[in-house]
Amino acid sequence: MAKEILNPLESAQKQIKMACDSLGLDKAVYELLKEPQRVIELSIPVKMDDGTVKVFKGYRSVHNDAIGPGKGGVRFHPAVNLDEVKALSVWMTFKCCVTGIPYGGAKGGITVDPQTLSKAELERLSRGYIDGLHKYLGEKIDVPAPDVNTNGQIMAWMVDEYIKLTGKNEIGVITGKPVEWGGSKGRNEATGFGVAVIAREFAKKHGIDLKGAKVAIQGFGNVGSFTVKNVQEHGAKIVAVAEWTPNYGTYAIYNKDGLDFADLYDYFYKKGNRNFLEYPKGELISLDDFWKLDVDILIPAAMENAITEEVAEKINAKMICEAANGPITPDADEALERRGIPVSPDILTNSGGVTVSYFEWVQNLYGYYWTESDVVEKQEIAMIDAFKDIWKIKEEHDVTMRKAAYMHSVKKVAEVMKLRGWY
Ligand SMILES: NC(=O)C1=CN([C@@H]2O[C@H](COP(=O)(O)OP(=O)(O)OC[C@H]3O[C@@H](n4cnc5c(N)ncnc54)[C@H](O)[C@@H]3O)[C@@H](O)[C@H]2O)C=CC1
Ligand SMILES: O=C(O)CCC(=O)C(=O)O
Repeated sequence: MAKEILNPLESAQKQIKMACDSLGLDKAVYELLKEPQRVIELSIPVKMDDGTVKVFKGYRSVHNDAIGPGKGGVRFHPAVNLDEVKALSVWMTFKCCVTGIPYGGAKGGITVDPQTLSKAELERLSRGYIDGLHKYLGEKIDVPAPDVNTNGQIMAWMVDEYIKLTGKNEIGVITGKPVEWGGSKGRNEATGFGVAVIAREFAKKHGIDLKGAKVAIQGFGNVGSFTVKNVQEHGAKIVAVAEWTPNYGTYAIYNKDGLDFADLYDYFYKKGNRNFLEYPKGELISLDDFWKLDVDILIPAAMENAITEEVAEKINAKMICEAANGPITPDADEALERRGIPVSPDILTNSGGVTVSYFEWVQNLYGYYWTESDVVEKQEIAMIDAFKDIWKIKEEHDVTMRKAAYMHSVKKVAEVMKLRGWY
């Protein structure tokens, strides 16, 4: 058997190549899109609480800014590396095209386990990232946001540092801020809200009603938890949640009668358990058993490469909605296609987060703020429109949803690069 591609940059390049070839585009388009336009590597010195100095590795990649400023989150995770950040920035370019928002793609990260830092060290690290990067950021240049292990507080420290260094009170330089300081209502929940909308539309196309559908979700972070909340509001039954905990590893909890969002959230976050190992209302099962569950919809909402070819062969779900970025490897994608398990791709499914980041940016630029119902209504319309666009291409060309999403967005970027005279 050929070795599986697990380098996310190689996966991303494979996806671009497939779209360029299907569209018969000029060779220069692939050459322009296969690598980011700009990558910045940082060494970030941080004074630790014990008086020592530790140096952290940081990255920011702007993949393509033909359509607009770079846009994409910043991840704090021990596995962050250059190729991962590059791949995540590629996916942002095409995600922004899918929803038609006027941005290019970017992504950043720091190689760190934030759990090992005190709050003061985390603040100094977040500010240090901006110290190294501020010259390359701006409301119309490159606009970061939260991703894995980052949140509104971290964005607020970063914006504060940016303002101190530049003297410019431009809070639209970063989105995902707390609502009390320039954040948009609805942003915190936006990715999960959007995943539920796409899951509902995708299920409908396959004759499944989200109301009453059995759903299993991997990851109970920002995206996973709010996906649970929103699919439950649509009437779905959450039968399993998979998580990862230091010193234990991966596991899942299962309840055939359904798990309840409010109870899960209270146990995990409000009571501060941060794991479900002793959760009283679910049976502890292995990750392997989680993948094999007989469910209607499986939603990976944790990290890349969760579903390898080996895992794909075990899956019994009727469909998969990718809430994480890059959770299915290319070989697994082929296996799922062969097995007739449809996949709603990440660049469509999880595009709700960046869509509401765009709304936040617009509100910051205007200095005029919307109600939560304005945000939610506009987001739902944007996501349904995006779904219809991609579904139409899928039907017209008889391709997978992923291929349709890439054909749609690579074509769009290629057209703008052509207009701008880049090839
Ligand atoms: N936060 C956002 O707005 C957006 C995030 N995403 C993507 O969604 C995914 C999740 O991001 P967030 O929820 O923001 O991160 P997060 O840091 O809030 O949550 C991630 C969760 O996944 C769990 N996890 C990690 N490895 C796991 C494993 N092997 N099995 C089960 N659980 C595991 C962690 O314990 C944590 O609870 C990432 O791929 C991210 O890039 C995509 C679009 C927007
Ligand atoms: O909200 C944003 O700008 C970016 C969110 C993000 O990083 C993602 O969609 O993967």
